[in-house]
Amino acid sequence: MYKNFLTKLPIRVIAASVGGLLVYQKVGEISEQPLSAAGLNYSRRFYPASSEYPDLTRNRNIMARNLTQDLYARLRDRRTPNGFTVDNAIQPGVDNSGTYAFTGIVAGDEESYVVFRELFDKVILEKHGYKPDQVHPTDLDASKIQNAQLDPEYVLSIRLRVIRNIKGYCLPSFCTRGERRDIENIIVKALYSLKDLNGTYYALKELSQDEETSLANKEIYMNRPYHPNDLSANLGKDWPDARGIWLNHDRTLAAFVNRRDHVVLSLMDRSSDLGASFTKFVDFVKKFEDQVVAQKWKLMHNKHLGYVTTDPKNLGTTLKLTVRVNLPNLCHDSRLSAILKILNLSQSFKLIGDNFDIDEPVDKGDTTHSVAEISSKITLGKSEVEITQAFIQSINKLIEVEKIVANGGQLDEFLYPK
Ligand SMILES: Nc1ncnc2c1ncn2[C@@H]1O[C@H](COP(=O)(O)OP(=O)(O)OP(=O)(O)O)[C@@H](O)[C@H]1O
Repeated sequence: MYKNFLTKLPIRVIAASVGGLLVYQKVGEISEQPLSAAGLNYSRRFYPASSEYPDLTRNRNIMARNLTQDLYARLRDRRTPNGFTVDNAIQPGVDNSGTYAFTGIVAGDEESYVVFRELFDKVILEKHGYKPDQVHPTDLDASKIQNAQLDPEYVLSIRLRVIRNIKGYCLPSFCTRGERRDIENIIVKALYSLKDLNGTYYALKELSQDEETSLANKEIYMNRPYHPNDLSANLGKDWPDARGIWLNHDRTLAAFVNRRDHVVLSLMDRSSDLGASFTKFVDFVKKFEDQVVAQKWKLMHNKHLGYVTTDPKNLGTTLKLTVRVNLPNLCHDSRLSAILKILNLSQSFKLIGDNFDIDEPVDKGDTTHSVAEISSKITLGKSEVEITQAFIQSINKLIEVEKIVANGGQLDEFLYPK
């Protein structure tokens, strides 16, 4: 009825903020105005929130466990200045049940975390144990990290990565083609300014078959998003336009442009010296940031959330530390997930050559893998230095546990402390 009433008006005023503009459309005319420039379907407005509330009864992810019909009703008609809605934000967790650890929500721009704060705060609290009034510390002083030489008999390689997004642009889940191309230009210009790193940028759409194979063989390829969570977050839009990989001369440093975030910076070292890797990586990140700022751009960062990211799981430091570690016994031990939980390491580990997820039991009979890829879990509420120091302790403890199991020892005390 409400809809009929509106369509009888000679001029329908679509007063919602579409990029802050008022858009007018004469009834009966097909307007050339960008009525849904923000990708909004205005029919939605004629239905009450109860009719639009998603069916989340079978969804296990964090967003689904925290969204209520009342909360949805409060947030539904809000938009960020760019036009991002709560429906855009929750789509990954509506379409996909996901694991208990899956956030199920994405930000379309920096303002999403403010406009939909009520929901994001709940997800952040559950994912990170981080409260709405907390302040996130930043500390990249590598000299503070102690005992960073890991056991080379066990630790085969190290990967560090952080995420950076450029203030003022939408995030990849919501940006336009033009924005995405601008972002690529800013990032590539910043990377080419780092002359001593002597890097090369490979735009995905220009890669030859040989280059593609060579990168893929070295596990530094950026795959087209295929995971349903990523597709529901619109991360595959326009692929491979304005996406690419930058690599320094020895391919230890990399930048992945416009995948889930504007840029992922990474270091991969066949080394067990986490101190040296951290120092080299921080130097790279700082120099990159300086070059972005030199172009008069800022990074998305604030005191509460630290560095702002598309998926709230990466907020804060955005730092993920990963080691490939030789665990010939634990790799085939069904207690590995529980051990990683106790050590505050990510329970989603990878056995080289195969993927194992938190929900999948380790196949005890499979003896083909002896190396596991183990990552840090925390990104928010602790500084880079604190997270790295805790990771060192956890990996050392993990190696101790591996030795105990190798010698036929018992883990009862470790698994069930009194
Ligand atoms: N220490 C390591 N040594 C060698 N390769 C590694 C190491 N850590 C990770 N990798 C490889 O690097 C690639 C990227 O790792 P990963 O999937 O964890 O990326 P990511 O950017 O952190 O992704 P996400 O944001 O989903 O966690 C994978 O192919 C992974 O196997």
